Amino acid sequence: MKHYFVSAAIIQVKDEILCFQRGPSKFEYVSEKYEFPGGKIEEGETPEIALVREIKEELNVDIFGLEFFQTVDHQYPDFKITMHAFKCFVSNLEEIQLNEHLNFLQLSVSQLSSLDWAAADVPFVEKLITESHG
Ligand SMILES: Nc1nc2c([nH]c(=O)n2[C@@H]2O[C@H](COP(=O)(O)OP(=O)(O)OP(=O)(O)O)[C@@H](O)[C@H]2O)c(=O)[nH]1
Repeated sequence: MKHYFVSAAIIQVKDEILCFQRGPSKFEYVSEKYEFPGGKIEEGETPEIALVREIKEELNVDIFGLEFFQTVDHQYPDFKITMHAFKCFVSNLEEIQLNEHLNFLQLSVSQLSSLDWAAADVPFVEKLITESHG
């Protein structure tokens, strides 16, 4: 079974979070689900370097202020992922272009559970909600 190592960006805008909807996939359990943007870490890259590269490719913007948030291991029916999430900020919100995603929303933490998230992302959403109660 394939094992992907992935970095994902929890982009903060004031007190809100950017949530991105994936495009269609052959795997229905990730198809058109919400996620934190990012992608696979390539050989020789740190998770942070991979994330800056992926966000530039996917959204056409630079991220900064990366702060490690959490690592999740998740087993899907056809592959496994280890995903490192980082909180960060975006240089210029107005310049976001959706090169791969269908849609994005800027939501408060309390609104996050209204979306249909990829299963691997649920622990991130839960931790964000727990932290916001603290
Ligand atoms: N980027 C990202 N991928 C996620 C998340 N949650 C999640 O289950 N995944 C899964 O992790 C896998 C790798 O992500 P990806 O497809 O974005 O990576 P990539 O851009 O490098 O892919 P590529 O091979 O098409 O270039 C996908 O199967 C995706 O469904 C998430 O929050 N962000």
